[in-house]
Amino acid sequence: MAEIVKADDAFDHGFFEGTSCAFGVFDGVHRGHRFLLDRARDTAARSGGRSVALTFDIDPDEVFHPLRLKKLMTNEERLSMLASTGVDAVCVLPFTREFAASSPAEFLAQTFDGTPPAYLHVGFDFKFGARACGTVDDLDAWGLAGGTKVRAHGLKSDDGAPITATRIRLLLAAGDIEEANRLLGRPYFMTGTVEPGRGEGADLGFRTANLEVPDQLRPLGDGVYAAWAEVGGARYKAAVNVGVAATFADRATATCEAHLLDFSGDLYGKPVKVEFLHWLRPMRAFDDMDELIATVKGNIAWVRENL
Ligand SMILES: Cc1cc2nc3c(=O)[nH]c(=O)nc-3n(C[C@H](O)[C@H](O)[C@H](O)COP(=O)(O)O)c2cc1C
Ligand SMILES: Nc1ncnc2c1ncn2[C@@H]1O[C@H](COP(=O)(O)OP(=O)(O)O)[C@@H](O)[C@H]1O
Repeated sequence: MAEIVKADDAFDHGFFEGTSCAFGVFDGVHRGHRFLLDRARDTAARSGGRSVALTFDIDPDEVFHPLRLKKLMTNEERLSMLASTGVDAVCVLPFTREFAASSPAEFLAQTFDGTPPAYLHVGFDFKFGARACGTVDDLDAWGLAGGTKVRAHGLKSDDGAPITATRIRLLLAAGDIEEANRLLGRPYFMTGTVEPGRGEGADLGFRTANLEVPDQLRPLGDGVYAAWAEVGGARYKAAVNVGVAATFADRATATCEAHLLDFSGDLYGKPVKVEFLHWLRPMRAFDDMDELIATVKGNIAWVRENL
């Protein structure tokens, strides 16, 4: 696991000496991101410096587009996943409105403060500084003047269309979990702490661990999915309802409900990670409780047999 270094007031910019940095927000840490990070690892290996994932503490969209935010993971998850990609360090820049308003030149001067890295890897469409007006051309000019080799990469693609977080979010919204997972290079997951629900699961014959995942962290479309649930270091097959249960929309608050197969016990207050693998059906409102029960039991049986 790489060290995670926060570029706060006490940060020594000498950290960047000889480094190969890959710069980005990296929401999702998808295959495109990993490709860029691997390029930084390549130049670090050749030049003898350290490889660094250079990123922000929050997603800039949290500041600029809070209403249409649909993040693939929390900031903590993003930083810890970046730390497990094989880079030597993750350097976390505090993102503030003030910092974002600085000109491209100020932005770079503040970020590196006199110690520019040996290599800086970005996507060819990378933008930075006030109103995102800094381009790769600006980076090239800055690199030439200060001794940084700037490498702008085409976005990774394996089917003609580049792998981007936006593309993955759209796939998730449509419930196309298999294709989203392929582009992510791992199963899409949601995390949360188990909250008490309405206590009806036991009566219906299937208990569900209820998570209240906020909208901004739920790009996955409403529906019923086959998943793996991880809790307390153990993994269970799970049948999962995403979205507020339509039948009980007036009283329910959970946005992700997981029935863990072959589990019994108390999960209240425990952190759960749900990895989604297959879409099973749309979520719907049932008039008849017996039909709801039979349908959910059918979904649970499918998960048991097919996962
Ligand atoms: C696999 C699965 C599928 C579900 N599908 C639906 C559904 O289509 N519509 C719905 O209203 N509720 C659905 N639910 C939610 C149940 O209605 C809910 O778990 C039940 O009301 C118990 O609620 P409680 O845990 O808050 O007591 C589903 C639950 C699971 C585990
Ligand atoms: N197989 C299981 N899957 C999910 N939760 C379970 C399971 N077995 C026991 N539980 C526990 O039961 C709780 C859900 O019970 P339930 O009757 O559905 O009530 P509620 O959803 O209102 O909390 C879970 O939060 C968990 O603590």
